[in-house]
Amino acid sequence: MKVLKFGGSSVAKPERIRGIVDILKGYYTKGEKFTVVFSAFGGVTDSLIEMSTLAAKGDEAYQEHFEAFAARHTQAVHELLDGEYREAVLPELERNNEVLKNLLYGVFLVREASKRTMDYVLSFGERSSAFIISHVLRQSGINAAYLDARRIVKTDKSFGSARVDFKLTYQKIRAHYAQNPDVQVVTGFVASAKGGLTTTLGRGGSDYTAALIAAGLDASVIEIWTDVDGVLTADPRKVKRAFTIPTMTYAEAMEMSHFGAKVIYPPTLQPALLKKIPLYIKNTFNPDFIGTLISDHVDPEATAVKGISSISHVALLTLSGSGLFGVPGTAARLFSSLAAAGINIILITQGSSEHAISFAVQPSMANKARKRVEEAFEYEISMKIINPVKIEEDLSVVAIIGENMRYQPGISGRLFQALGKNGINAVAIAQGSSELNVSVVINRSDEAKALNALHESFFLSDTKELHLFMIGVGLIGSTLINQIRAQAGYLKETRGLEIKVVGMANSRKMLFEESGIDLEQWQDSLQEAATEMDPAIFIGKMKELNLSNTIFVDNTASSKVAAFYEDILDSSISISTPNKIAVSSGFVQYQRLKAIAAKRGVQFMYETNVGAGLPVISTLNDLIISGDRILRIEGVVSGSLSYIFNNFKPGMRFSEVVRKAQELGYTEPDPRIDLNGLDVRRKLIILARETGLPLEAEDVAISPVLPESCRQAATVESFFSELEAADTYFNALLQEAEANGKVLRMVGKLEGSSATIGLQQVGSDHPFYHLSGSDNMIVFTTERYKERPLVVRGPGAGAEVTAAGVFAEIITIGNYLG
Ligand SMILES: NC(=O)C1=CN([C@@H]2O[C@H](COP(=O)(O)OP(=O)(O)OC[C@H]3O[C@@H](n4cnc5c(N)ncnc54)[C@H](O)[C@@H]3O)[C@@H](O)[C@H]2O)C=CC1
Ligand SMILES: N[C@@H](CC=O)C(=O)O
Ligand code: NA
Repeated sequence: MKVLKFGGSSVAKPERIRGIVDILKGYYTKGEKFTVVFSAFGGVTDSLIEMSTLAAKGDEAYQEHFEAFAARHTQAVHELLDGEYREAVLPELERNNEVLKNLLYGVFLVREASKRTMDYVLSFGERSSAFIISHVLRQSGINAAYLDARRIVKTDKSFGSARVDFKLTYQKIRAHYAQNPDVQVVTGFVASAKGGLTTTLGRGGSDYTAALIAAGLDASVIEIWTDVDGVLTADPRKVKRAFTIPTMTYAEAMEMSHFGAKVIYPPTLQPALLKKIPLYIKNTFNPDFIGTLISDHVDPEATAVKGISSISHVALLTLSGSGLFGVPGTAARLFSSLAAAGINIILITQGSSEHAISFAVQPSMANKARKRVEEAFEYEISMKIINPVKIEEDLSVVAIIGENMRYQPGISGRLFQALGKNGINAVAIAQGSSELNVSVVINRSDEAKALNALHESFFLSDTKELHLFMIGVGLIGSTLINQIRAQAGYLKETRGLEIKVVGMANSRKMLFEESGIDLEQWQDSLQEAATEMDPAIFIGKMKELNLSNTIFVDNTASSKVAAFYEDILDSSISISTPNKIAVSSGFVQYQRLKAIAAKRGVQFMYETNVGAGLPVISTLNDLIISGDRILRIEGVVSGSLSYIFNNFKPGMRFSEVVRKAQELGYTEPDPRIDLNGLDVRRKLIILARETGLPLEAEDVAISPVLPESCRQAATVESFFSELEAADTYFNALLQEAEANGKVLRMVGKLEGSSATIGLQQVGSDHPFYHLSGSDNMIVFTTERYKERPLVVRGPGAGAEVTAAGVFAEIITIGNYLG
């Protein structure tokens, strides 16, 4: 015998009921023996409560609710039943409605709806639904009979949530089913006490009815039909990538439901669980899907963590002080004071120093709990050996749940790593020694991020979503977007990595799309975006969205954006940027950014600041951490200046070559930054600082390349006119070098604490002589690389190589976050 139960959402509309008939016909034609329990039509129980509450208040509006109730059921009959079946049901329904109407009128007259009356009122929901559906089944050819559960489920008179008399109930169930071979269509939730008084079974009542029948009949299986695909790994409203848990144990299901997985309410399934009757959770809207099987079988192959759950809102109270240490009975006093006040405790922690006990309660209970505890410890508090109770509000509990966590090391390590890397602070931690559940109290604003980070870490470790917030979509930014788009398929397939650009901005507009901006048409979307760009709002929004694996990318050359790095890193968000401003400004700021990143455990990456995509900073850091000593760094570190002097040949106009370098995307947004040596200076500063030298801009000696007139130009265009006027000057420089058999190179040099930048003539014996294109060449002379220095060479500017460098950092950060 199978026991099926369909919840309110499964019978909310006539077409859904037809779907159920199909499911049941399937069983019936296969000759399976089953009985089926129904809840009231979706929303009906609430409306019955509403109408009786109104009536009890003397509000005549209850009548409208009643009329709607009656009409809804009558209409269902008209839609679902014809001919003799309709004829059989309508009069019975009308009689019932008449009784309900009189009952409500009575409530209205006496202005009172006692629990006892309420149970009777509520019974009309299940009695109407099961009665109608039993006839729909008969009409479809199933030999079905309506069974009012008041005939078989016997309880005491605790109205509202009555206690079952199991012995009598099982007797009645067995006797009834022995006499009635038809498919019994049973009202869930309702029962009766001695004298035939109607009672109800409380929360999860229809599940309870199904469990009682299953236990009474020693059923082979229970199927709970609902509106989701079984029990999911996490709440799908908060974790989009949640999926169905195929099998779980009763204990796991209990834990999940305790944490609010609304699918089942296992405490009410206890009678069936005692008899170890396996249970399926199935979806009425997706009946072919297998759903979740709950049994007592622990699958040793199953994942350690089965599900992730949360209680969205709790308050944490802490009792602390030296007066707790080594005093037996303290915990007993604490918790009995709460018990006496009827306060339920959600979670408890006490460290072995016994200095403090923290416990979580529902926020609405926090003040009452504090009062009661302070009363209980009044003496100790007055003696100042115990502190007044501390309340922390706006917290959530997230928990990982699974039988296979037991004895398996590394699970909590993973839990805290996932939280830590996403900047989520653990306020309190609890793990029962059953190891079935590890609970962490966190800030409420981090709940969704924590659930997603944990879900990814435990269930999707081979797939990962990165959430990018990108300011600056000019040359480098747009190239980066193209690269991400082109590589998306490969990354997903081979690395399980999905990069979503959630926020995007240029200097005018900003755009946000939590599910990821469509990178096929980001230009149009950004252009059409309604929001004016404001970096503070952009960053505020990024923090507010609080997504797991958030990465900030700054592709501007703006100091306004760089000014937010501190705040961003402090919010536990990693940064990748080609913008050199932040790290090459004051040394103190450089140090502070590094320190905050280290404190928050996030990445701050800027490899593209020197030599674009070339591994310059990472090479330098590798040398340093492996114990080498840097003696000298010398290099051509400007891609644009390299290009310009590599291509500037006799007969050419210097200004034309500069324009070409700009067109090729080698120069800074303002090319004067390159030509006046500032860009090279930034790079030298950064390299020096990486070696530990607190170099400031004024410590760098620049021999200017540009004549004074060019340096003074107010705008980029006026600069170009001045540059044209200086063409002859540059020709003279070139000719002089040629005459010496040499070429011109802009060289930066760092030696000891001296840093210099200047245009040099280099001969064919010099490594810089043979550079071409936008090549950079950085020569590290170190203790270990003394005779033959270590050289990094290659294109040191340009959109593709720079964007690729940023792209690689994004993936590095992604790997770190996982
Ligand atoms: N071009 C190259 O080869 C290399 C460039 N870089 C660096 O890459 C960065 C970007 O360079 P490009 O793409 O060539 O510049 P670009 O001028 O083409 O693009 C800059 C972008 O930043 C936006 N922007 C500027 N100020 C802003 C603000 N306050 N708020 C919001 N958005 C703002 C602009 O609207 C534009 O979308 C610069 O910091 C540059 O130094 C680094 C290495 C190599
Ligand atoms: N403008 C820069 C770009 C790379 O940092 C350069 O010319 O090197
Ligand atoms: Na680099």
